[in-house]
Amino acid sequence: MNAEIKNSMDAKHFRTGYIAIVGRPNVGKSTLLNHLIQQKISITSKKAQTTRHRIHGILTDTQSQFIFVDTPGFQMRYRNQLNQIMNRVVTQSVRDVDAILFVIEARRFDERDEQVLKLLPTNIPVILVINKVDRLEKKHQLLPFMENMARKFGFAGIIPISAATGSQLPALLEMVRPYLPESPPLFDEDEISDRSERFLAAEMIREKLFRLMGDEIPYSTSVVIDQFTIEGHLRKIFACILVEKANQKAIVIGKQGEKLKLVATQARKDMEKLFGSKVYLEVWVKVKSGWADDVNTLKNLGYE
Ligand SMILES: Nc1nc2c(ncn2[C@@H]2O[C@H](COP(=O)(O)OP(=O)(O)OP(=O)(O)O)[C@@H](O)[C@H]2O)c(=O)[nH]1
Repeated sequence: MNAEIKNSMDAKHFRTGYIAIVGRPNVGKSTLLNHLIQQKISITSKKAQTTRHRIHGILTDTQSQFIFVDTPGFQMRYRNQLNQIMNRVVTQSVRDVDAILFVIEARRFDERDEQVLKLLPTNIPVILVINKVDRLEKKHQLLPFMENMARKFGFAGIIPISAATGSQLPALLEMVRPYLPESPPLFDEDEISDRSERFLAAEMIREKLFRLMGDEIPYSTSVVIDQFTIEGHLRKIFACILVEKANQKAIVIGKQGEKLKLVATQARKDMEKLFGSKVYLEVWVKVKSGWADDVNTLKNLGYE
């Protein structure tokens, strides 16, 4: 921890708290978290619903430590056991936080946003984050939209931002800061995530599946890390992609193994950047029929 932060940590008024980022799929929650903590931790993709786990991103400055909880979007499309568990994670993650960032898209508030809004507690400050304002052609349309939103809920604050460009993010942090309780930091400054490297490695592979596969495939896959060892500056990782059907296995592997090779190579490069070391990665594909409906398998995979 650097001296400046250490000094102000000793000061009385340091603040530390948990902040949940909620919102329907695709509003930009992961992009926001990544930009705030300046490091690729949460995964982003053009496809909706790529975030399945709670991920903590941590930002420490001279006065405060912001511990972010990224939550999965609400699943509307595939109503199986997995989706119910994901929705429970959302509800749980907003319960124990000091502030909530409710993310929506500029000038777009649909029934899915409404559904998320209904689940928000009234005893925790909720800041309405209107994202993607960089896309707005007519900026003057923003004000009536904000006024309209203010009538829907007792927001602690409303702020238009662009998670992609980073516009207004410092102002957003200033809006959140007063809601964090006075407390010394809970994590070391260098700790950008409380998730294990093992988990992050699986997320990197999952992100590549979302990026490189056709529409339906990623929703029926899961990634398990069979083995993760650190030998000096080398991380050796053996991972397994679980699919539901044999034909999906063939799609994931691709012609002469090309698709899988691409997934593995890109994931390995991301891991090397994130872990700051060389990575040896082997990825296998296995058929595990009906995994998305099997509660025991889900528990084994780490979904509570
Ligand atoms: N133009 C623009 N695009 C953005 C902005 N923020 C996010 N996006 C894009 O919106 C898409 C979804 O972003 P994500 O961060 O993956 O969204 P999410 O809310 O985490 O999505 P789920 O994981 O599905 O819940 C991506 O293609 C982003 O690049 C923004 O400020 N401006």
